Amino acid sequence: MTLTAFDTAGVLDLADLHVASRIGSLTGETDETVRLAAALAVRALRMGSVCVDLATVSGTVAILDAGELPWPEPAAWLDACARSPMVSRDGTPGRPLRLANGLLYLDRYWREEESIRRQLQQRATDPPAADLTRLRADLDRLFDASSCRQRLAAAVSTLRWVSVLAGGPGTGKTTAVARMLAVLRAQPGGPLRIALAAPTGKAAARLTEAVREAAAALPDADRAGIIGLQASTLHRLLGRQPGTRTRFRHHRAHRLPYDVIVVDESSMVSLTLMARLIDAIRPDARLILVGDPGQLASVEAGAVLGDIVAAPGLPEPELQSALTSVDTADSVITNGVVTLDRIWRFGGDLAALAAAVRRGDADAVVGLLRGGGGQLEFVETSAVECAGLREEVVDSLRAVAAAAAEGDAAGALRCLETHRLLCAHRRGPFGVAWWTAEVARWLGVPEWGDAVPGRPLLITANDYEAGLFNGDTGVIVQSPDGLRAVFARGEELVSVSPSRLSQAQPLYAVTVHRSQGSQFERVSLILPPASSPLLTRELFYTAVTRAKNGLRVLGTEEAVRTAVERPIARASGLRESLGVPV
Ligand SMILES: Nc1ncnc2c1ncn2[C@@H]1O[C@H](COP(=O)(O)OP(=O)(O)OP(=O)(O)O)[C@@H](O)[C@H]1O
Repeated sequence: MTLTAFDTAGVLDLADLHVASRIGSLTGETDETVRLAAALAVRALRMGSVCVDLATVSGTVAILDAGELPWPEPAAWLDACARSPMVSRDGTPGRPLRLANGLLYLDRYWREEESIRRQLQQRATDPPAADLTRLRADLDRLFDASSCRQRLAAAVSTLRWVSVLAGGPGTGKTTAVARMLAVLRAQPGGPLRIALAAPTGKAAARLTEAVREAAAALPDADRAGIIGLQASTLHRLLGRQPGTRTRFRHHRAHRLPYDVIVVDESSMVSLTLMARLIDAIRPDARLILVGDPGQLASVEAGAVLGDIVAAPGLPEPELQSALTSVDTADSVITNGVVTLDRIWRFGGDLAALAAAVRRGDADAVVGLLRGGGGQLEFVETSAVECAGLREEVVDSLRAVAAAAAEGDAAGALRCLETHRLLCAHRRGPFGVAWWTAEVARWLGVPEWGDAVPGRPLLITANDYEAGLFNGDTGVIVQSPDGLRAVFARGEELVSVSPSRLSQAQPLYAVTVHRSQGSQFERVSLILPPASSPLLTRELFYTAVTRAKNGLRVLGTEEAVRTAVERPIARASGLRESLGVPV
C-alpha cells in the first residue's frame, strides 16, 4: 500500500499518518494517494515548510532512495487532490486542506499566509503621508555619504507602512534603526509611540542594549525619545494568554497602540506568529522588520522574512518618485526591502567566507578554509585529536575560572566570550551532550558538578523574575557574599544566587541554533557527517557569522560542501504570491 511504503522508508512518521487517516475518515476520502498528500502536508510543517509542492516533493525528500518510492504521477495526483472532499480549492468551508497554485496546505496555514500577503499588499497600496522636505533635511543631517543604504532604509521606512532592513552581522542594522527612528520622530504629527520587539527574551535584551548604544551617538534632540526604549518579546508585546501560544490579547479587533513597531531577528519569526503580529498592528502604524534572511529560520513552520526578501513584488511608482526626490533612489525597491551590504565590524577572510557561503559557492568556501589566512582553520582529521581545539577550550575556560576565583565577574564574562564550541546536533558523537562530557574530561571536572567559581552556565528557560532568558550565558563567581551566578546584560551585570537557578546547564558547547544572535571572538564548529539532515547552508552561515575574529571548522570537505550546497528549501506560497496583484 502506498502509505505503508512511505512509512517504512521513514518519510512519514506516526503523527503524519494519524492526522491523514483521521481527516480521511472524517471526510470519507479513501484514495490512498490523497491521504498520502495529506500526510505529506502534515510532514511539511515538521520540516519547517508551510505547504507541500506535490509536483516536486519526490525530489526534495532528503532520504536515501526516495526516488524508488511509489510516488504518484504529479498531474493525476494534483487532480485527485483537487476533486477530494478533504480539499478546498475555491474556499469551500469546513475542509481541512487547501490547494492553491499547486501547493497543498493544512487550511489554517493557508489562511495565515493569505492574511500576511493581503495585508502586506494592502499596506503597500495606501502609503503613509510624509513631509518630503523635512525627510530630505533629516536624511542629510543623520547620514553621511558612506551610509547611503542606511539612508535609503530610513527613507523607505518613512514612506512605507512595512519595511524590511536586511543584512548580515555588523552591517549597521541597529545603527540604521536608531537613525530611522530619529527620522520618523522628526516627521510632523504627534509624538510617536514606538515598540521594539524580538522573538526571544535574549534577543530583546540585546536589542535594548544595541539601540541604547546607537542612540547615544545621535544628536541631543534625537536621542531623548530613543535611548530609553525597552524591547520586549513578541509574545509579551502581543499579550500572552495563559495556556495558549497562538492566541493573544492584541489582535485584529483590539490592535496594538503603537505607531512604529521594530522587530529584530525577524528571520526567527514563524508564519503563525508573523500572521498574529501583522493582524494586531493598526493599518496606519509602521512595521520595520530587521534581520538576516541567510540565517536559520524559525523552529516552527515558515520563513516569512526570507520570503519577503526573495519575492518579486509589485511596482510602486509613488514610492520610487518620493525616493528620487529625497536623493535615495539608487535602486528599485520591492516589498520595502533594503539590504545592507557594507560590513562595518568585521572583514578579512571571515567576511569573504560568509559571503561565499551565502552565494552557495562551495569551491570558494573550501579554498578559503584551506587557504588558512590568519582567521580560518580547517581541521579535516579527527576533531577529538585536534590539539589546537583542546588547548583553546581549556585555556579559555581556565582564564574564566581564574577571573571568577578573584571575584572579577566582568573579566570572567569577557573571557567566556573569547571562544565558543558550536555543534549542529544536540546528541550523538557530533552533538553538544557528547562534547560537553569531553570538555569536562579535558578540564578534569564533573560535568554536572556543584557550583564552583568559573563554572560556565547556559540558561535553558526564561525566568522573568530573575531577569534571565533562555539562551543567556553566564558564570559562577566568587563574591564577598559567597558564590553568585553572573550574566552580562549590555554594560550591566545580572547577578543571582546559584541556588536560584533551576534551568541551567554547563556551557561547554552549544548548538548553532542556540548561538543565533550572539557573537564570539573565536568559534570552533563541529560539523556532523555529510549524511546529517541538519547540515544546511543556513546552519553553516549562522555558525560562520558567530565568529568575530577567528573560525576553526572541524569536519570533512564533503560535509562542508554538502552544507554550502544545501539551502533549506522551505516550501511556501508567499514568495510567489507577493508579486501577484490582489
Ligand atoms: N554608517 C556607519 N558609519 C560608521 N560606522 C558604522 C555605521 N553603521 C554602523 N557602524 C558601526 O558598525 C558596527 C556595527 O553596527 P551595528 O551594530 O549597527 O550592526 P548590526 O547589523 O546591528 O550588527 P549585529 O547584527 O551583529 O548586531 C558598530 O560599531 C557601528 O558603530
